Amino acid sequence: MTEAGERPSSSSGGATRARYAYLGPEGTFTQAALLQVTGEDESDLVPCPDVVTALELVRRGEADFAVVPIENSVEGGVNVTLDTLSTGEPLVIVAEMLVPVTFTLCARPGTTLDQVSRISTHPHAWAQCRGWISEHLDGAVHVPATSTAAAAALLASPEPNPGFDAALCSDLSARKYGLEVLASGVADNPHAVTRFILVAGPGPLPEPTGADKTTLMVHLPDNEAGALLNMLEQFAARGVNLSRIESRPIGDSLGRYSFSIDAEGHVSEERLQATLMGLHRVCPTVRFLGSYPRADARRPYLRPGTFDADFRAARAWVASLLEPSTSDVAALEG
Ligand SMILES: O=C(O)C(=O)Cc1ccccc1
Repeated sequence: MTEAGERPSSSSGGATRARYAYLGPEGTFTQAALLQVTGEDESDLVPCPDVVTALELVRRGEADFAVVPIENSVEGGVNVTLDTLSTGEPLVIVAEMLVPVTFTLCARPGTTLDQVSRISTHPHAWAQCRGWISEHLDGAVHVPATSTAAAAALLASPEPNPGFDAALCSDLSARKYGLEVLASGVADNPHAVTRFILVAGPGPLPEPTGADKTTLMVHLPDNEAGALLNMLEQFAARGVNLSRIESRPIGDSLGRYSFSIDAEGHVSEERLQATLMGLHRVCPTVRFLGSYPRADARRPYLRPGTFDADFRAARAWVASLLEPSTSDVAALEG
């Protein structure tokens, strides 16, 4: 681990090892994302049955990090991740990882394609294969699983009636669980990418790289015309571009929504700080969910007047107005 490795890690058998909870079991796309973080390093990998369990292990201090999916290029946000981060004890995102995702349709050895009418997989995987299914297995029904690998593992288990005939999972899972491949490279969009996040408890933030994202969750004031516009103006006025914005129901009554937002930039940068102060003034709730390097390392375009130096110069000018020197009349003009 790099930056995030400066956070607490577990001790096991004398060696210091970080504990990573992830959406399991072994063979999930989430595990592939996790391996981008740990590489060959010695770490304790803790497969969890669902996203909430993985995040709660970090909240309880039983894991140092969790890796969970947050966004898919086809299906959009992963609601359970957005909602679990938005409420409860604070957690922060310290890294993001991108994994290209295509699927393998696999079954118990001896099964043929025409015997498949019930397919188990994660709902996001099903959504990414709907077109392929209707073309090749029209009428096949979806049996939801907590993950692609969970479907594969159940199919490979001695369970006489798993309740489905085939699983859509990673190629790795199909091989790992000894299933027969009926079709590979299954995906309606061959360029689909899923974004995963590395989540930790409150602690030091990753250093800014110049190509960072900041994730926030905000509530708008109730019954206020233009409240959404007012919130968005906080970003626009400081030249902060958004790479994702989604509304999620708050849950306590109809018509109340929170906004989950990824903004380009790091909280250590002036334009992000000014934006956060603006949000704090106009929104009843603002939850900071982390500043971390972009996986694609793409630097934002900064329009003139929104560089750190511009904010500092502006602040110095205002300060000078409070203590004007009689010989410096020009300072009054900015
Ligand atoms: O189920 C998995 O393997 C996951 O990691 C979650 C997921 C499901 C579908 C697409 C990307 C990630």
